[in-house]
Amino acid sequence: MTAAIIDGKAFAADLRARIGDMVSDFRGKAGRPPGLAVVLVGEDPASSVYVRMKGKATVAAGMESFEHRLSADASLDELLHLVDRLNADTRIDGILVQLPLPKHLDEQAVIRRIDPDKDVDGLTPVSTGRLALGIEGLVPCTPLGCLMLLEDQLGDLSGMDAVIIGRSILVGKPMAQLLLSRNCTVTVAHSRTRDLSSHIRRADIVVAAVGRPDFVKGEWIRPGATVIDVGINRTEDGLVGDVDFDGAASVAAAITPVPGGVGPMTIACLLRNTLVAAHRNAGVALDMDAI
Ligand SMILES: Nc1nc2c(c(=O)[nH]1)N[C@@H](CN(C=O)c1ccc(C(=O)N[C@@H](CCC(=O)O)C(=O)O)cc1)CN2
Repeated sequence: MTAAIIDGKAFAADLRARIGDMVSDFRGKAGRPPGLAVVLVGEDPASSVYVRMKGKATVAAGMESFEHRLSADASLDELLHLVDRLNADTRIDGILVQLPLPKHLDEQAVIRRIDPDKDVDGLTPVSTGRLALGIEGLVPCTPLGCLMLLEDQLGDLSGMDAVIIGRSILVGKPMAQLLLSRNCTVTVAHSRTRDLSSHIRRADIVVAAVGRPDFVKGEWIRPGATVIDVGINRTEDGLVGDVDFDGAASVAAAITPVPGGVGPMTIACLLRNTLVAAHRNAGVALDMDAI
């Protein structure tokens, strides 16, 4: 069997076009564009690329982009002050602090400072709590993008066995909540999991978010499974995911490629969250089914 390739790039382009139309409508009603502020601390090359991509996508969607760069040795106080200013700025609907932060900065302290109404990354305790309780709110962008691709591919996910490899706050944990909300039976595997391959062999859905190139072997995948590869690893051979793509594609029913799979969905979902936050912050009604 040769797997269908899930084209995240095309899906994201379609979503971004729909968001662009809804931004025009919002501007007409609110008299201003939605605004997104992205904060980058330091000069990590990959983070700089992502921040640039986010700025370009924000402007292309008709939103206002605010970019703030702090030096790698910025203090926690300096960063918290900046977040306070962005929280108070009425032109800004969404605040995103690019992760990872330099080691000396307490990531959780920074995330906790973001106004939950502007938490387009879905990482504050309020957003996390809403997701766990099944209350509508802002959901982390990468897992939301993965869920959209899965539902587009498989329809109703009820009763399916899902294995997520990785338990980060950005992907693994929120992904587990989202799949639970769709009535999947969810296993979250991590670095201490014993006999990982036996868990993966049972899965209808595999979400790999480990950050290690070609970590998930093709022979671990159950025939007919759907594989979502969240990994973006820069190697001598270029960008590769966490899954041995050729091996997995020979048994799976469908698989996301790297690049062109989950990555583009992360940015499209960031625009989606910013649009949702802008409607809420401006008191303008939004048809959630349209996005
Ligand atoms: N505050 C946050 N930090 C980080 C997040 C996040 O959601 N919020 N996610 C990742 C990185 N990320 C966005 O920040 C991101 C990763 C990858 C892509 C993407 O489009 N990738 C392309 C390849 C692009 C390339 O050449 O590098 C693809 O996979 O096709 C977008 C966003 C960590 N930090």
